[in-house]
Amino acid sequence: MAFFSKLKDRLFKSSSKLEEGLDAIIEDGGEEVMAEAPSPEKTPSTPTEDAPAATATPPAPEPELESVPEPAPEPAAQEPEVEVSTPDVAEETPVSAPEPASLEEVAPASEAKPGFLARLTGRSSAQPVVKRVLDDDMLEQLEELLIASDMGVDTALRVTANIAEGRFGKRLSTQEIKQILATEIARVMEPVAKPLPLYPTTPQVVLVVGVNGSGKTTTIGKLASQFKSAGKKVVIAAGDTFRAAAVEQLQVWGDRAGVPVLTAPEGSDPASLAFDAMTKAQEDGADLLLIDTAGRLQNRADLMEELSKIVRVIRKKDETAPHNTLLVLDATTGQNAVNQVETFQKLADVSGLVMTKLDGTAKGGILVSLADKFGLPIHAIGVGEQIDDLAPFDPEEFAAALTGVKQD
Ligand SMILES: Nc1nc2c(ncn2[C@@H]2O[C@H](COP(=O)(O)OP(=O)(O)OP(=O)(O)O)[C@@H](O)[C@H]2O)c(=O)[nH]1
Repeated sequence: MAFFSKLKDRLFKSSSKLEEGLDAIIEDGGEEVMAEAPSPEKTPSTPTEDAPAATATPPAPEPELESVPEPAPEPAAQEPEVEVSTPDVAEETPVSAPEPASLEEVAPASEAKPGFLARLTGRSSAQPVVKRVLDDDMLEQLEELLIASDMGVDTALRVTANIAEGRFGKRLSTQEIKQILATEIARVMEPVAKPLPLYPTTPQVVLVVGVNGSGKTTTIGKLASQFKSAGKKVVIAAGDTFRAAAVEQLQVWGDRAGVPVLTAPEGSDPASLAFDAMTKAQEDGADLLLIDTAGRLQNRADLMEELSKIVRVIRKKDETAPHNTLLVLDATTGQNAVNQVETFQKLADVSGLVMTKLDGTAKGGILVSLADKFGLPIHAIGVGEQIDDLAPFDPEEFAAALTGVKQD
């Protein structure tokens, strides 16, 4: 998948931090052993851990639809959209956590003695590989590294405990520890990787919340554009009426995506704008209404009142709305994102997360921490400022990119 290389490039800071840390841990206390150059590591690890890579090569490009959050196709008339509604998604998603390819299969093979031919000819194809015994010291260093990568203490402890299980006392190379870590991370994240569910109800109302600067406006613009390209009719409400700049920015995104943006004078009541937007979306037969909101956390009581007023008002038009409340989080804030989730869960009925700015941050581990701690669906991740820099969250790609596992 083309997105993997982009993600990997852009997660460079996170992966290089983890990668360098893992290299240092193995070097520290490891010793060189001879390993046959080409063969063993590839073969046994292929079935599970190289799986995404396998799919990466053969199929033709299909990037556009990749980045669209599960658009309902449109074969027949009205009904087919139901197939992406939450319950179905939820039932289909219980992806059984991938059984980690046991390291035991990998380790002994890569320590193979020189082959018969090599011994006969005196030419060895073996290459030295540094390996280190997985002991308490190494586990402690791993914990520290994961905590430093913003994975949070609890998650770091859990992940290292899983790594140790069945492997304690075994000798591991950097490649092996990276693969094991990637598998463990993907396992934590698998249950929360869910695209934004689409419901048969129209307009589907998506309330977008988050602190100022987290990337709400940009995310709304990207979502609007992607849904529009998938044939959906979208309306945007610029509900942060306190910031003229936010409204202008949303208008730019709306123009770019060809989606109408409803605005109101600066300082006016966001709930009244939301009501008007709901009316327009219903009149226009829109599929989706995306509502931007203010993100001022300085006065939580005000913000809470503002958000609940928006909800009260749109429920006059549709008592099941909002159908999704997306919390947009900025990855560069690291562990602070944990507090933001806790706060916004009190302010609004958060139904899913979008993590932005995963490009260029060394704090990518925060997403693992959030998945482990809250179990809220992660619908999408942002890896840049362009319209197509929002992609559905893929745990295996993310884990591989984060740990620096080579996928070819
Ligand atoms: N590198 C990068 N920048 C992003 C991403 N998402 C958003 N941004 C940038 O982050 C900045 C803030 O994004 P906004 O979308 O304005 O954030 P907001 O939450 O709407 O902020 P307010 O309008 O202040 O409430 C902008 O400069 C965006 O271009 C991303 O995934 N990667």
